Amino acid sequence: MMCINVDSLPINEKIKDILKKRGIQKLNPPQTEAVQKGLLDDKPLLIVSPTASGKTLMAELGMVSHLINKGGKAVYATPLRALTNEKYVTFKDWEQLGLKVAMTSGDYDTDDYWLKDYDIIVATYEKLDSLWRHNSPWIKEVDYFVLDEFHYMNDPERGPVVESVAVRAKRKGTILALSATIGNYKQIAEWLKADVVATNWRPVPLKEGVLYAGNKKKDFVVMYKDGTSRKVYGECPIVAFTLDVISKDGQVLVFRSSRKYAEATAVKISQFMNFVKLNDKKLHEVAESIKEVEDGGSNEKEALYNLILKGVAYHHAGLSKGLRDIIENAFRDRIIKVIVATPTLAAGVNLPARAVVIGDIHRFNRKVIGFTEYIPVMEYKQMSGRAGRPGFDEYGESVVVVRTKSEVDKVMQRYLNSDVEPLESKLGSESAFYSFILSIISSEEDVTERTLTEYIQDTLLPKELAKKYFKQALNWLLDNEFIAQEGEYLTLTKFGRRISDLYLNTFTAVTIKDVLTRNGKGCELAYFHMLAYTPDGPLVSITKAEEDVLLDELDCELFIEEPYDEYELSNYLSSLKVAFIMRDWIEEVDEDTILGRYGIGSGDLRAIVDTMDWLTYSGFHVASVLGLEEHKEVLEKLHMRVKDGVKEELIPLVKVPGIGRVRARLLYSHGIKTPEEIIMNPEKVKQLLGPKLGEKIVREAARAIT
Ligand SMILES: Nc1ncnc2c1ncn2[C@@H]1O[C@H](COP(=O)(O)OP(=O)(O)OP(=O)(O)O)[C@@H](O)[C@H]1O
Ligand SMILES: [Mg+2]
Repeated sequence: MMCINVDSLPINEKIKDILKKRGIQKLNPPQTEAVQKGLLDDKPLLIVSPTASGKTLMAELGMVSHLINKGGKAVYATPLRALTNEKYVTFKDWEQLGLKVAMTSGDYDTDDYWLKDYDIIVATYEKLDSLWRHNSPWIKEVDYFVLDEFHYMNDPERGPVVESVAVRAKRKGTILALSATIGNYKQIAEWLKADVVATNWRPVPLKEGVLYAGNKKKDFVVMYKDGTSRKVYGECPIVAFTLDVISKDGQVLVFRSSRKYAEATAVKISQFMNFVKLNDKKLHEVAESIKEVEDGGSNEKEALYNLILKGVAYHHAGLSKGLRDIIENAFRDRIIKVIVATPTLAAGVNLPARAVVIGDIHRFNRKVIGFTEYIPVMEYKQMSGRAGRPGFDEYGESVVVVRTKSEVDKVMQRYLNSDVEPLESKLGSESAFYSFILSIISSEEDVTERTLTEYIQDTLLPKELAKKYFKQALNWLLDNEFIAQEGEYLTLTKFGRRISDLYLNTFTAVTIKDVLTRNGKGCELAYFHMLAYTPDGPLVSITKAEEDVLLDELDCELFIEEPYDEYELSNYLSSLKVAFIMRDWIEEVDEDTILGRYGIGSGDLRAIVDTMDWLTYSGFHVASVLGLEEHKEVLEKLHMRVKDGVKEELIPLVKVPGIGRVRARLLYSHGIKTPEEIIMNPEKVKQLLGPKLGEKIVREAARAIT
């Protein structure tokens, strides 16, 4: 295909300069096709092209031409916060055109009024949904929507909001949907009323293979899709293949289905890295920086320190962001040679390598404990697609590890020679469907039953299922006082408006309302347990041993009785574990003790605290909108303590930015108990926190009290 030179594009010269500064002289085939299909003329498009095939640049060209030619605003929606940050940094370039770029995430209970002056806004799908619900004046100006990683529509948890955003975005402006893996892209393009660019073109060709044990003890065979094969030698298949690639100056991403497996495989590989040429000086620097990370646990840092000295690291959501950033950057800088990760990495961060090893094609099913299932083809393609770094490797190589030769053909057939699954609606669950209805009533004007029916017909839900659900949903929302009927119009009640603004799942809201109205004041554990046990509550894994012990440790009455159902009971107990973690956290138990006591990672603790920060805040607002004063007070205090994990007396101090639970306790134990006292004792503060930090804290304290 003839590729268009950047110079001959019908775009503003400044845009061309920015592209050239990035080293982009001409468009690649999918980008060329997208331009030919109207990318620069505001045409709605669905792009289905492999990893690293330049979809982000298409989005930038689409957004920038729209803004220059038509004004308005553009939102770039991504499914993960990690991706939001990465895209935001890329889009900063366009400020040279006078466009203003912002990113927003997290806090849902705001209409982000400050965004009214921005032109390009990077946000998660949830955040965009929440902004529509807040009817902020500026959101109506948004008329260009990039829907990135659109295959997330198939994700059971995140899928509903992706679909719900797509249904509304295509009515409000031009959409540009991007993905590497959509099976039924013709049907999806029709549904989105968009033209489609579907291609397998990749900047770096990919060789897909299967890795299995040869006929001698230490030799292993890589069998490729095209029937060719090659041998590797070593301790086990993963070590043999990984060392082979590294010895040719490549880097390797190894995917394992669980954190434990990932950590174990990283240790195993590290034992064979001795005779690989490594940049020891740089590795030492990276290992030292791991030690300095504030939000990491000491066991994690210890383990990673030793691995990184050998050029190896593991990576999963249990690690804090600080640790993950260092590992990702050291890999991008080609200092670390191997990362052993769980599949979450494949979905998120842009981290290519010469070779990818897929260690497991089974994974544990989240719902039925102990039950394993095959990973979807889509997940296989997302992982294998990471192989081949543009600009470094002339080809990428991905291998699936199987035990025996007999499995080779099955894996070839199921993964290497198969298309990805079709995208299907995930709105068919009650909580997703009810939330969808609520978000329409919250964000659109003059909503009648007919309006709602039109929106529902416009989803990918099978029509008859949608009709069945619709009646039931309306009655449920009316009975539970989320909405009211005024003539033919459906409006939010005060309670419904609050729930919608808080972005709470409707069943979370009903649980909080029922429990708080039925009970008098309870103990802290009871509130934490109630919140954790809702659909929005944080999930934490729990062992059989823990399940038996947890209930014995219970020293106060919970609001919710133990359920009979086996599966429900394990959820109930996992929420009780979250409650214990939270109580330790606000009692100022030190972080390492918490990580050790509950067997969680620093990233897990961060995620639990962030979610419980939002849920205690939401619980406080539900209690106040229901006029439950007693519960309101308890939840307000809990909320103030959760963010930083402090006892009540430290609440005034942690209000000062830069003062967390450790520094607050240090100041307090030296008699400095409020921001005012910080300002009155600057010397003592500098002595306690060090001159530079002390100076900053005194300034922040002065700002905090004005
Ligand atoms: N025409 C081009 N010429 C050279 N390099 C390009 C071109 N277009 C994009 N790139 C570079 O190639 C890389 C592709 O990254 P990009 O994020 O666009 O991939 P993607 O298609 O979004 O992949 P994923 O499916 O992982 O999201 C980027 O570093 C980008 O700068
Ligand atoms: Mg992308």
